[in-house]
Amino acid sequence: MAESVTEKSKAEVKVYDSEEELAVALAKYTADLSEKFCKERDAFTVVVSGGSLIKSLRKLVEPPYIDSIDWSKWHIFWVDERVVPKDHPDSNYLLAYDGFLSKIPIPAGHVYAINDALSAEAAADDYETCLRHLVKSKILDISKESGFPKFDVMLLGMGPDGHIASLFPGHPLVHEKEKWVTFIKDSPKPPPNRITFTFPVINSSANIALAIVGAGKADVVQKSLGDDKSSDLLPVQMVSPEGELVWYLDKDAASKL
Ligand SMILES: O=C(O)[C@H](O)[C@@H](O)[C@H](O)[C@H](O)COP(=O)(O)O
Repeated sequence: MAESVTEKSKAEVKVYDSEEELAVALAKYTADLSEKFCKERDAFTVVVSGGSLIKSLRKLVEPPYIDSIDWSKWHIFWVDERVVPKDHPDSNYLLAYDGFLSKIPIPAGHVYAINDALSAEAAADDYETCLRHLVKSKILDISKESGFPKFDVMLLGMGPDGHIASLFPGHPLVHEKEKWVTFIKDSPKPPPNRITFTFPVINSSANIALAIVGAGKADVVQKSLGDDKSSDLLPVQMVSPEGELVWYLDKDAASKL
């Protein structure tokens, strides 16, 4: 059970005693949204990040959810991906496959990995083209407000510098307003070459959960959720979806709030 729940502007902040309890709550959150969207639109479009988030999704592939979720209606996307082969240790696809996708009966055609044979520029364009096709086929919703694709849920981590996806503090990409998917070749977090969704897409989401664990994130969590608005906004502070935003924190990450 969340130790505390607070409202920060449109965001809800839930703090858990441990990562284990956070993982249990994150699984319920995701399963509840899956039931809602599968009922409403016969599909569930899920965006995941890389990093420790995938580990925190582990309760989804255990009972009761492994049996109760209609995995055939899921469509999985990556909010960012390293431009490396899909079998490379740095691949977010490989991370998700090993930790999650290999354990669920999701149709292979519903897992949208990047084309790893392309350059960063071409892979970003190719991924955007894939999203545009899915909007046309109505698998992927479109925001009437923004005109950008509207994913049902984004499950995101945050870096210790406040980056989300591959959108880093002070990097011009945080201001990209036109593209759905873009690329970076100087990522401060290795490896350097990545593709990433842009903020217009991220902020058109119906739901976003930020799953943040560990004392190493406490300073940025405090800066992001505290009242200090003195300096430039961090990318994580620019996350403001059309729908609901929930911060899932363990006690260590929330220790400076
Ligand atoms: O490709 C990536 O590197 C991730 O998508 C990245 O955005 C990640 O979510 C954060 O860096 C947090 O990672 P940790 O949770 O492992 O700190």
